[in-house]
Amino acid sequence: MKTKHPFALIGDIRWLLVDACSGKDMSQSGKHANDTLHENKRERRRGAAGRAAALRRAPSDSDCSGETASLSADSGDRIVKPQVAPPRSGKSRSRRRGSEWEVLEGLKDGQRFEKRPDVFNGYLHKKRKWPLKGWHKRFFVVDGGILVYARSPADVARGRLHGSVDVGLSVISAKARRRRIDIDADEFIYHLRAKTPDVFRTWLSVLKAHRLYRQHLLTFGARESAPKINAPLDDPAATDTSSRLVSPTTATIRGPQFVSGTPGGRLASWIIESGGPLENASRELGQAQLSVQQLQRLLDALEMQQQVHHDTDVSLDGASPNVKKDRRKFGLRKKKSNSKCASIELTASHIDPSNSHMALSALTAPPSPGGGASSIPNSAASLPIACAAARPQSLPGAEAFGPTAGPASISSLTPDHQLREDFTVLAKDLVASLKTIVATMVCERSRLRAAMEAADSNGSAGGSVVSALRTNLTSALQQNSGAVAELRSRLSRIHLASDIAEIGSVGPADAVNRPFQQSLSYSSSCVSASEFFDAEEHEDDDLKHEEIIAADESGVIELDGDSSSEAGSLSSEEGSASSDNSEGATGTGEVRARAGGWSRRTRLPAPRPAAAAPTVWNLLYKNIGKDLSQISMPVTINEPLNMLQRLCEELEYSELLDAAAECGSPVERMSLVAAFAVSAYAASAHRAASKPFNPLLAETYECIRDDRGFRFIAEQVSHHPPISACHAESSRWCFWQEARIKTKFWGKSMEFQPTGRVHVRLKTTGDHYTWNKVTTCVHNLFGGQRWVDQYGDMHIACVGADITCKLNFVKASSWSSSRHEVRGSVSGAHNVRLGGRWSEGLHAGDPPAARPLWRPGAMPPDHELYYGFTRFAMELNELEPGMRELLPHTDTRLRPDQRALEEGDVEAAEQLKHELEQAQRERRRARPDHAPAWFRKTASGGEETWQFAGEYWAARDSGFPNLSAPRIW
Ligand SMILES: CC(C)CCC[C@@H](C)[C@H]1CC[C@H]2[C@@H]3CC=C4C[C@@H](O)CC[C@]4(C)[C@H]3CC[C@]12C
Repeated sequence: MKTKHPFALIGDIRWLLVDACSGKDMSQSGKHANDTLHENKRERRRGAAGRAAALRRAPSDSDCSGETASLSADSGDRIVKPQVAPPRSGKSRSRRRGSEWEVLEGLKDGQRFEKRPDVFNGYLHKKRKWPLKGWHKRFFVVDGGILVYARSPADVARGRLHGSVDVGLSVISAKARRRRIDIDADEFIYHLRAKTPDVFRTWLSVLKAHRLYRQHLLTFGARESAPKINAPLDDPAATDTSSRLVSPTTATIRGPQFVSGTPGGRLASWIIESGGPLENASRELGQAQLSVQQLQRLLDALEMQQQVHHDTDVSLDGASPNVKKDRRKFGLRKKKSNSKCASIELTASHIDPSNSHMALSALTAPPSPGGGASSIPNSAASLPIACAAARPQSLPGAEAFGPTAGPASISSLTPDHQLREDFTVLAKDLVASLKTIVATMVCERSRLRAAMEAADSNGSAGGSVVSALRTNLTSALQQNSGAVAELRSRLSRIHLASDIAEIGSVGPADAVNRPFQQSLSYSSSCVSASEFFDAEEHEDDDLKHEEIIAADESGVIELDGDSSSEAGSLSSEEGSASSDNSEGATGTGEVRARAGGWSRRTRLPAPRPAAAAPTVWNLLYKNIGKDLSQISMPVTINEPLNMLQRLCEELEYSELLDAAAECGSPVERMSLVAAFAVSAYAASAHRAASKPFNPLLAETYECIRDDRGFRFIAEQVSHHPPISACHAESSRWCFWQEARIKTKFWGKSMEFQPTGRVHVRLKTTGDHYTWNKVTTCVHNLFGGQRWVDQYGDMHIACVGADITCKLNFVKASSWSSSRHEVRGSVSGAHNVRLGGRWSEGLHAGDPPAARPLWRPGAMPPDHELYYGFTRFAMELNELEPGMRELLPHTDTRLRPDQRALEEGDVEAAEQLKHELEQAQRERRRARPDHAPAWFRKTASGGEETWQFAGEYWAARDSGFPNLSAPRIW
């Protein structure tokens, strides 16, 4: 089998995605697309040659051979002149459509890079963390393939690092013309810019060398210890905890090496495919273990707080000797902090080592070599303690928490109820992550079983290999389930020990019954790391440097939303919407019996196919050597819904609009509209694994929900760029929007930015609300477990009225408790604060007086196996009895490939999808000008929008007599 080195594939993946996602759909748009593609390929060959040449003159042989070559953006005279050819900066179209981004190549198959490049450092400008604009001058040091940065060399020396990244595992792209280097480390994307072309070239060559060296280390596992990530440079405590946690990326990389030495077959492919999920599961387990420890410590903190309360009532002198002893034992003292809250410090040396061992290692352990341990913003970060755990390397002023620094500051203590909330959040996260692990194991078990059966029935000579594998797997599964059981039992012990009544069992059933308030972490006392970063960067003293570089330097690939590419794994993604979508539950997901005894389905006809979602890696392995444009992307990365239906899905919580329409107070109305706007994002929490079908041009989708009192119609009005327009109405309101989605691909993550505004008009009051959409980002595209984040500012206006609402969807960081958080306020006659999480609910006002506005329904049982769909999502593609005759032939429900996928017939789905897309291409050639049937383009205020022409429903009543829309299937 011809293989290609995995690192070399990273560049290809970029290619693949750019091509595949560019909306050109390769063959889809005929000649133009083909031309671009060929140009791309030519460009790529040239680029590769250039890069190879550059590599031959790697910087380790160059002038930068001193102990530490130094570089300053300010003083040109200290610049070390590299002998490296500048990266191509031709004007031709390149892989990043129209720009000149060069993606650094990885280690090729068989290639080695043993010589450790010199440590290198210097200043670069780093784009400020979202949402702030501008650039900061930062001091970077790359050593052994790990790049770290801080504000100044002194800060680096003191270990006050702002961040670090494994350049071997990142996708690095560079643009010479702008002196830009972007490093996509999955969790973070660093946008860097060099002051001069020389500085740029030097850094690029240095990074290339360090990257290859690091990849060499990862591949050939050099004896020398892997560099630590996220650890202060001079941190003497070389904890080995990290080696236990395997990064998913590392795991992925192992795949092809194994395969190249093994005959193919399903078993081998299982081994490749399961690498990511299993490693992820084991990483999650490690994380879960930390969470359990943190729960324990939180519980301790709670207990201590009770004692503090006690002490305030009873003077210390009068306190029982035990209390005094305990307080001494914990080195407990009240301390004033900058924050509003008092803080309690625990002195590490006073903590009972048997209890604190894990937690302390949590405080000191760096994440896994691949940054894996931190690649998912995890529950572990929900707590003050967790923040402390993450701070040592990441936050200014955190050095005191360092492993050798003595006092491990545990938490800035917060009011009791906040600790309880934190406990609940963490416990819930823990349960969610355990469930994910179990789901992964279950899924992998069945896939392995299938693979083994196939191997057995082949009666292949590999019998002994198979049985060895079987034994290994069984023991791995046992170990893992043992660990899960252990974690569960520890968790339940913690629950028993805690007297936090409202937490109770954290199973889904309880989650349903849990009062709204408790499902939210209103105002964790823990300032999240992201807040911290932002605050810190705000006060930065080199503000004057900030705007030195134009702010529009995003350097992204702008793609149409027609991404029809890469694949996913089966693993369900993190996210914790609790609720009542589950069977038998009441409320939004209730089974609504219809006239005639028909009731809506509560389950899809078939679970997601087991062969679902080979990763892009695997896809590439199977197609190595082939022209990438020939690879057809499997339908298994799709979910059996399309974008039109996803727009309808945003009406899942339409009762919020009903309530707004009935509400007398403008501020309250705005709050309810805000809750509705946020609720549109809830579904995404469980849906990172697959993408919706791209609607064909002229495809329509209607949804009449008498039970919910609305009817909805959507149409695909443009194909290039893809635009879906929709309109819904009830007796109380109208809702309309169009989805035109800009996609930006960063290497390991993909951002989706819908443009255009959403509109709601309340018929009762005449209020017309409009708002923008925030960005959705799918992280970890190639790891086992993708996850979704949504961030940005949303402004809701009420046309002609003096009331607005601003909401900020907080960007997740693995160290913050602000995952999925939404904060904002309504400003009108009076102001109301809003807060919550897009996956958990929104509340108005400040706790404890906060009022719930919305909470998502519970996920149905086994939702992981059914694409992460809610009940409402499952119902969207259901063909009600008698409906077929009433629908126009363009309705999505009649689309055969999507239906086949829904029914689990992957082969048919694949074949049909291919045919439909082919037919669409032909139609496009024959009739390039297509006029949508139900929506008209209008220009309002210089902006083109698509307005519903209003004829659909009348036409439907008369059986669509004059439907001119083409037959699209
Ligand atoms: C399979 C892998 C590679 C990619 C998966 C991409 C999925 C998760 C992406 C592709 C397009 C995205 C959608 C684009 C637009 C919107 C509209 C917005 O109002 C809510 C989010 C929503 C609905 C996004 C959810 C996430 C989404 C469905």
